[in-house]
Amino acid sequence: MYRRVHEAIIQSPPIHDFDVFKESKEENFFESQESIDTLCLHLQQLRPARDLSEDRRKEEFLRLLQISLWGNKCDLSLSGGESSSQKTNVINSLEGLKPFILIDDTESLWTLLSKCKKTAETSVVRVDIVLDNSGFELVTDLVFADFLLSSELATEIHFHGKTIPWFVSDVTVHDFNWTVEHVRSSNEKSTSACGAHWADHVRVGRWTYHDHTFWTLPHPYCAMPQVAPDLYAELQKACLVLFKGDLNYRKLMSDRKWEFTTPFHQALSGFHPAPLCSIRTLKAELQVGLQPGQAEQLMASDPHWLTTGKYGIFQFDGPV
Ligand SMILES: O=P(O)(O)OC[C@@]1(O)O[C@H](CO)[C@@H](O)[C@@H]1O
Repeated sequence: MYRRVHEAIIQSPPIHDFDVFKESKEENFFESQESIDTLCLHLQQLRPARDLSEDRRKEEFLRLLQISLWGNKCDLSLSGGESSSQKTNVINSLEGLKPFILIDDTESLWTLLSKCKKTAETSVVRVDIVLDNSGFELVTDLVFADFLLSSELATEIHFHGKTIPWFVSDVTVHDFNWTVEHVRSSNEKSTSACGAHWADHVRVGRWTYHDHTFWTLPHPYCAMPQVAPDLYAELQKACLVLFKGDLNYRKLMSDRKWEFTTPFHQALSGFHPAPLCSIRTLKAELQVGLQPGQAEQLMASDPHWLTTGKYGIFQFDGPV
């Protein structure tokens, strides 16, 4: 459907490069303004993050990861394009949301990144983030990406987005640049200071944005080495690849109806470009890597647990 919309638009000059979802993506950003300001203030208060104690650094790393997870609830394709912005203070909500994290491999991420820094052959520690939604979710990803640099857990962040408007709110290069620019030009001092840092990261190449047609093709990710070897080779350069959102999870799992207890590594069907982690709220009827009996328990207490976005996972695959 999204491809058909795109086809109709590109064949209709002079609106051939019009993004029909632009307005709703921007609305999601503006409606989340208060939460964005709160988040940016928090990030600013952490600077210089390299001076934080090890414990505090870890605490903030885990906190900002959780914010990025719950940011994935703000998805316009789930709400049929209706408003799905973030209006409450997400930082204060985190404790209450913890019981809804079904798989939490964040300790492995911390261990991996701490190790990468110590053992990197060059001084480069690269983290790739395969983005999902624009609006509030993208801001949570940028906040986390900024923290990775300022806390010196990583030295480069590579973002991956869509080449065409996709699943209503998915990030395109225009959305990425628009968001950095709007955060930078905010009237709120700490928000614009964050935006200035972000613009600088882009300018000097600490943040790089990539797009590739593979992300909007129907292939499961295990087909990437054959269909898009250049993209696979790019991901292989990372110390860690984060996949945001539900659709990425479906494609990682080849959209197959796996048993709920199937190991994540097995369901990736050979897709192992680098250590990777899915950060996703559940919106589609598939999930692997659960404990025996966990799915049955969830089903009994909440028959719609797989599709409402109420539950989330951090699911990691790779050596640590
Ligand atoms: O990837 P996201 O933004 O987290 O979710 C995308 C989504 O809303 O659209 C797909 C289409 O049904 C579903 O897998 C999922 O619910």
